[in-house]
Amino acid sequence: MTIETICQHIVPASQSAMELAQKRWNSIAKPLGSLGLLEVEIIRMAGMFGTAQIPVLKPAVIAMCADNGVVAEGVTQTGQEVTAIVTENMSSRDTSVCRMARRAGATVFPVDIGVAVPLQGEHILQKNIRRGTGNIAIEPAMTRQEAEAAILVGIELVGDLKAQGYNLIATGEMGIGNTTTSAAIAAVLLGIEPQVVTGRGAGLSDQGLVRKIDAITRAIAVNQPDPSDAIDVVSKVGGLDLAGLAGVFLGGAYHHIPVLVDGVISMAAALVAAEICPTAKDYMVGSHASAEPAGALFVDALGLKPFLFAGMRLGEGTGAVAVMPILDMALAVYDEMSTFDDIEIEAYQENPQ
Ligand SMILES: Cc1cc2ncn([C@H]3O[C@H](COP(=O)(O)O)[C@@H](O)[C@H]3O)c2cc1C
Ligand SMILES: O=C(O)c1cccnc1
Repeated sequence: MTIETICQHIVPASQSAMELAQKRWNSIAKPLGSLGLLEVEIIRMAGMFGTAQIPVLKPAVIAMCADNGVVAEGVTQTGQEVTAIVTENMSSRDTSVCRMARRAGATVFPVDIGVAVPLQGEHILQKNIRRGTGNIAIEPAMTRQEAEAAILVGIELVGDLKAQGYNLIATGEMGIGNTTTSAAIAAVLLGIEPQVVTGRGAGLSDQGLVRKIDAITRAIAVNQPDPSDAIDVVSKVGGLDLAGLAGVFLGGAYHHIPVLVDGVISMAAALVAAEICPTAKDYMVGSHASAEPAGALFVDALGLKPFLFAGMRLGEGTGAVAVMPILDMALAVYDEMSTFDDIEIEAYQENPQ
């Protein structure tokens, strides 16, 4: 399948399932609408699944791992080798997201989509497209074909996980330098100056921040990405981690599976997916706001409603995993709670404000 045919088959979330889910919430013996965003997102998930009978959640984290050539510009606090180390640690289940996912009952799938060195690890999905991208400050990150291949990897992975019974996907990543590529995507797709969208990522000195903004400014000048063509943008100033995650968002929409958006890197990928196929937004669920400056801008552009404003800026999918227990608790009420009829309370005749 091509990206184009996948997109042609993406349909909006089911309106009738959402109406039934709204009715279900309204019948529960509690003040109307009192679980706020928890109700809103469960209704949206009913629309995604196409049924108000939401299945028991079987959550997975897809962590797209890749190296970014722009690290050569001194835009990160740690070296490129950290990408490989943390990706292998994801396989041995010893990273922040793995620890959190275990508590949330989610399985982490680390994917080598573009790490610079070959990796060992029984849980790593070997999907390497190229061993690290080009340095965007002087050349394109990758070819258009490579970006398309990465997007297709993401789409196919969602299909594989669906076949294994997974029905909720969190978008994670590991890639030193990927807050630089994410800020570049924000600058191009949102049409905002690099200095406004660029933050310190995993940590950066004042001088480092100046270098990062300069690298992004040069990346845009050298590569001239076309803002009306998101695949062009992600191939020129993005990365394989971002392209792979964009595919995960498209795959979720295609397969009717909700995809939890994480922080600024995941949001950059979500925006790429939304530019390729606007209906894919119907299948995105926000998690946290991210402390990076581009975070709030992406949230607005995507129309996300984050649950958490917690100053998080870790990546790996940690914010997305952090809302899984919230969704699970919302479902406990939605599925199991008595109704006004059950306990013989008369529902309000008028909306009591
Ligand atoms: C040890 C370590 C573990 C991480 N886990 C996630 N990130 C996060 O930081 C990276 C992006 O920040 P920047 O653009 O500044 O490199 C990504 O890998 C992201 O997932 C990490 C970063 C480090 C150093
Ligand atoms: O917002 C994020 O997800 C983020 C910020 C900094 C570093 N890694 C991830």
